[in-house]
Amino acid sequence: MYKVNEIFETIQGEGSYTGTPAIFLRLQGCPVGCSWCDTKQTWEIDPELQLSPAAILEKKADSDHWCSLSSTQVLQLFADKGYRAKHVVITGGEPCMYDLRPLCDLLHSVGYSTQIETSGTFEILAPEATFVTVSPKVNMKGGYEVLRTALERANEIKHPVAMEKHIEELLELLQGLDLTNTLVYLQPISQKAKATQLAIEFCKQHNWRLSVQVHKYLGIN
Ligand SMILES: C[S@@+](CC[C@H](N)C(=O)[O-])C[C@H]1O[C@@H](n2cnc3c(N)ncnc32)[C@H](O)[C@@H]1O
Ligand SMILES: Nc1nc2[nH]cc(C(=O)O)c2c(=O)[nH]1
Ligand code: SF4
Ligand SMILES: [Mg+2]
Repeated sequence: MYKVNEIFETIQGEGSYTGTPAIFLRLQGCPVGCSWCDTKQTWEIDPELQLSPAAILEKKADSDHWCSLSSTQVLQLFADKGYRAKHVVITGGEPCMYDLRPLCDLLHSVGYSTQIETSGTFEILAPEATFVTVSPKVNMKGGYEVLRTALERANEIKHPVAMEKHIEELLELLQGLDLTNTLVYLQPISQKAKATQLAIEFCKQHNWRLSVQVHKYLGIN
């Protein structure tokens, strides 16, 4: 069973799938505690805030309510909503707190592609066909024990930046990694002008890509 904070259909606004229609499945729970996190409502799993599967689809605003769903129920809810997107982004919270293999296998078997957004603090339990985005955080709670393996598995590394020390940290993390098949993105934190300038400058310097959170500029989910 997966604890789900929200399900919605939108356009992927980050990384190399930017612009792709996608169904977002936001899972509940994250112990990492980034001060600038834009989904703090997913951090705690409060048993008193459990909703029914039907209620989760009716959510209109961000809240820390969640519901418990099996892989089959997730698929059923996609059908109930009549979603047309064929790409599913599993995010959170920290989705790798969960074993994502049964869910991704089921989604693949009916023709969806899948993508995970993860901090790299938990072992990634997902099929090979799942596109993995790893977004490491400076001094993240939960530590770097499994991060190296996560970075090696990553299809893209999307590093949130606001200060020069974030770039230095990324350079350290990338040392010794074979990046032949890995895309590296800098993502300015919270659309800050200074962070964006910094990201542009260092993307040019290192031949990395820029990921701005397009959905925030558009004012959509
Ligand atoms: C909300 S997190 C959830 C998935 C996972 N916990 C993670 O951190 O990758 C999804 C993505 O949003 C990014 N993010 C979160 N808050 C942000 C902010 N204020 N500005 C820019 N990116 C942010 C994260 O770095 C991550 O790439
Ligand atoms: N449109 C849109 N794209 C996104 N890409 C990653 C997101 C996330 O919260 O993980 C996100 C999100 O919340 N909305
Ligand atoms: S790891 Fe992801 S969900 Fe958790 S606090 Fe950091 S940005 Fe937010
Ligand atoms: Mg988001």
